[in-house]
Amino acid sequence: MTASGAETTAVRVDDLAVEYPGRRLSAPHRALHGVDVVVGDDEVVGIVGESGSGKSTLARVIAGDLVAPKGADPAPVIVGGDATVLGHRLRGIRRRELTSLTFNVAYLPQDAASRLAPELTVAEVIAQPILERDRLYNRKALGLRVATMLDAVELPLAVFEKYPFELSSGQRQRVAVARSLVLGPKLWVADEPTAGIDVTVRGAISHLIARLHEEGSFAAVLISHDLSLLRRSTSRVAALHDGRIVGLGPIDDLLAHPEHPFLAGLSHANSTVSSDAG
Ligand SMILES: Nc1ncnc2c1ncn2[C@@H]1O[C@H](COP(=O)(O)OP(=O)(O)OP(=O)(O)O)[C@@H](O)[C@H]1O
Repeated sequence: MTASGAETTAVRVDDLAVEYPGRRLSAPHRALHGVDVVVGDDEVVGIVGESGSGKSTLARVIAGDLVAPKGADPAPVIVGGDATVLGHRLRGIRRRELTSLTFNVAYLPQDAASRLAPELTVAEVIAQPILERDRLYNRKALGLRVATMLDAVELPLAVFEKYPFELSSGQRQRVAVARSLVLGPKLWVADEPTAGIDVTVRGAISHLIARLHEEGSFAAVLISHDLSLLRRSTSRVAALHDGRIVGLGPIDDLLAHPEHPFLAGLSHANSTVSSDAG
């Protein structure tokens, strides 16, 4: 990062507090308290934390997922500090500006694999974000782009014409990853990208991240429990506990010198797995 910081920063989260509004009987719920994180415009930062620690909330905010569809659970609301993503300040952002931001930000929500449109083939699912923006997109170029994305997530071309229900859950997750990256985003926010993916093909995700880095400026925020993905793909990891950052640094430094009981537990679990494997 330069001294001024701004032009090389994909994400700047500054003293961020986030709340879910209350509904009839429930009071508002504060999910994040005074969170600070910076992601350089060519950096991949991981997020770890126990269930309920606020990981998905932070991912939703950074991805600009701030408007809930009708009937859905409420969207997170920034009530303190701010998050600046690709130069857009998110606190109080207007819908139109949010739309232009989300053009360059790809978001892979936790349940993306189970939300693939059941009536579309795999090829149509992956092409959907392109066709939503440009109905007349050149079909040959589209086919090539879809094939490239399938190859990138190590799925055979034979799945092109299959429907999501015909795939395993790990294959569906890889389709969801391919779909989320098809527009070539500047920032990828991925909530458990290797969830359900067989250990033998999980490496595909870190290879893909490495390739996107080589192709140009690419930043990512990866929520993951997958220590091998965090080791291979992230330069730093933020650990969340109860909506607060309790550790920030390279994953192996956090595990070697855990400064919070959550990290000590993770470090212990990791050493147990490593010695079992050895
Ligand atoms: N739409 C919502 N409305 C109200 N509260 C919510 C909503 N979504 C999440 N929460 C609450 O906010 C807190 C943080 O949730 P969040 O999903 O961000 O945690 P998480 O670390 O991602 O958990 P997990 O690993 O289980 O996905 C939790 O107490 C959760 O119950």
